[in-house]
Amino acid sequence: MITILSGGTGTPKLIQGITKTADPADINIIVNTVENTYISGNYIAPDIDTVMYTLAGIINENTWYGVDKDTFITHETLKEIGYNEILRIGDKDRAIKIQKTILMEKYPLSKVVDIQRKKLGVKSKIIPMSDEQSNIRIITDEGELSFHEFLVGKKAQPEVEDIVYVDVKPSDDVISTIEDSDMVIIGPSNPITSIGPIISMNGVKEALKNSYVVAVSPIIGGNPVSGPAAKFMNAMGHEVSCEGVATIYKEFMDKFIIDVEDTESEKKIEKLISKVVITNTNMKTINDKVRLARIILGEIL
Ligand SMILES: C[C@H](OP(=O)(O)OP(=O)(O)OC[C@H]1O[C@@H](n2cnc3c(=O)[nH]c(N)nc32)[C@H](O)[C@@H]1O)C(=O)O
Ligand SMILES: O=c1nc2n(C[C@H](O)[C@H](O)[C@H](O)CO)c3cc(O)ccc3cc-2c(=O)[nH]1
Ligand SMILES: [Mg+2]
Repeated sequence: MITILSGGTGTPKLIQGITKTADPADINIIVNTVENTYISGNYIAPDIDTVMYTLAGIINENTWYGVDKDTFITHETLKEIGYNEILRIGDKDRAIKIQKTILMEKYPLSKVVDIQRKKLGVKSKIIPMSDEQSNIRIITDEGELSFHEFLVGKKAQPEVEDIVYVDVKPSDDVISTIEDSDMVIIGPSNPITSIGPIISMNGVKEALKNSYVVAVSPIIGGNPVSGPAAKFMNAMGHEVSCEGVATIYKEFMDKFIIDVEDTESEKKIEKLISKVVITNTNMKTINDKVRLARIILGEIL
């Protein structure tokens, strides 16, 4: 059994490679929920929907959110009548979010996601990190912002001073799934706002210490491949490098996969954790993704 810790964008790319290498039914994905919020009356779970659509083969690979080839009639009509949704939500995407909102009146998020992933034919189990609502706040020189106000509203421009999120209880299956796994993969997602909230929950680091953990650096050559991870790592006092990522994960990571661009970091990182693997981690094509997945899973498949 393989368990993957995931945010949006980076890890879903790797998941595309992993599900072509291992049996999707043997894979569990624990997904970040701190960006979850309500927009236009619907419950939005961005990273969960990105993972679910990726596994269902319907993800928009240009944006890494929403359903491929979706229309935006409702979003555009709302704008025309004077209501600007902060996120550009497609019509098919909205239907899935509407159903999630309705089901959440009866069930916890974990059960709702399980119902939806089965409806989409997804064989892997998608586990929200928590069934409790935790909102992340980005403290900036322009005041306190939600994740989406910062990322989308302000295009990640403000200076980031701190990042705060309320600690939440892990959802029922998180700890046991990690402990029962042959390998836990920490995917190349934002170490602060995607992976950070998952590993900071009560009991997760202990469970990871008792598991075999392989992480992939989301930072290549001192920069994230995409998104605001650099500003967040700086704000939290971490060097923006694969070494900086290694210090965040070192207490439970058994193997660290870094990019060929960071070969000179190998010796320093080996002082922090036992095993470093150097390979191309910049996933542009499906072959890149399958190749990286094979390197990670090779020892257990
Ligand atoms: C908006 C989003 O960024 P953010 O919310 O900060 O982070 P996510 O966890 O959602 O994912 C972005 C994260 O993933 C890394 N990434 C992306 N593509 C690759 C890749 O091909 N290889 C690799 N090693 N890491 C990758 C990226 O550096 C970010 O840290 C967003 O960017 O869409
Ligand atoms: O940067 C954006 N992210 C959008 N996201 C992604 C998400 O809010 C963040 O980018 C996350 O960091 C992705 O991990 C969406 C996610 C959804 O589930 C549905 C719609 C959107 C729309 C946007 C958007 O317009 N801009
Ligand atoms: Mg994200």
